[in-house]
Amino acid sequence: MIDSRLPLTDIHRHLDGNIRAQTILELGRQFNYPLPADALEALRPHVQVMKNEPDLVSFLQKLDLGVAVLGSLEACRRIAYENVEDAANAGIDYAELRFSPGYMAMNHNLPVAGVVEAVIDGVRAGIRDFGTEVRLIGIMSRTFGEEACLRELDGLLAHRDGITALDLAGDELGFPGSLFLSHFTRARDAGMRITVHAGEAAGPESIWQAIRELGAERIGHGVKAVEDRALMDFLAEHKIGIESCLTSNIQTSTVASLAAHPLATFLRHGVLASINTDDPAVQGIELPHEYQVAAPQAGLTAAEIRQAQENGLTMAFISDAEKQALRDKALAR
Ligand SMILES: O=c1[nH]cnc2c1ncn2[C@@H]1O[C@H](CO)[C@@H](O)[C@H]1O
Ligand SMILES: [Zn+2]
Repeated sequence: MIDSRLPLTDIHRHLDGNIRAQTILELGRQFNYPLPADALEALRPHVQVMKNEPDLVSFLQKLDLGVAVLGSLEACRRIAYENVEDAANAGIDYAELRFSPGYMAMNHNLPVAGVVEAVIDGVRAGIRDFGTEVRLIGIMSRTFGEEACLRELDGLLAHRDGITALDLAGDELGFPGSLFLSHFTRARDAGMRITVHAGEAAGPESIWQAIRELGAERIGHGVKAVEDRALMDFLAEHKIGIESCLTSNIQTSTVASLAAHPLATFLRHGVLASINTDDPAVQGIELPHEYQVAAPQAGLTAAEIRQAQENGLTMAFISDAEKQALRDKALAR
């Protein structure tokens, strides 16, 4: 169901939500971090969703151990590098990897700008070794409030050249987008592209806010848009892309079942929506599963799955020439 003649993209993929369990184990030993288990299979339920979580915040706790073991900048570099290898192994031609440098820095008091630099460096080495094309999206973790997000933004702007876009993620209900107006103004003034997690835990008003007040060009998840006809029309008309993450939305109990997922409705309404993973290691899935298993269960036809694959490239934060180069590469294989 993946069209190999088209580039395969994953434009919503958290680098710090995709730390290998084996690596967590090794880093835990290296930095003497007390993990709840010292063997891979025993550790897994602590770092991977085993059954659907009751809400977004419970789901997000599954990411905490992965970043807790990041005891040095070299560890950050390592997980960034491994993320590119994972993307290549999943058959991804182009990935936008997103990460929250403050969240990664938090447990061991690492310098936030240093984390940004280490991630850029690790990804660069990964691109060289594995061939997948990658851009980076900086995340501000709203869960820790406005001040912490300001420090993340400062760290990201210190390495502006290596960061393509800015995102806001974490606890959407507890920390609405209206708290972050000045952050996004600064990012836009610096020429960053903007995508925002919205309409996942909160309703359509959160999506409107992200577009109108934060300048979002794309929306992460956006599932609640189906509740607002005017918003659906607006998304289609203004080509605001929806980064859908099917399995993630089930595991966070945002959507009751794949059959009830709005992705097919988005596509039939002419909304630019694509298929992505979110936090693959935490979820225990990879992109081919989303295309081959989740998307059909969400009611997408083969043609709609192909359209979603096209949309991923259309939505990518790269130039038309770079998109064409990816197309040519896919056609030549
Ligand atoms: O599905 C999601 N929705 C909202 N926030 C998320 C999701 N997955 C991860 N993060 C958040 O992104 C940052 C790490 O990249 C963390 O703030 C984590 O909580
Ligand atoms: Zn996400």
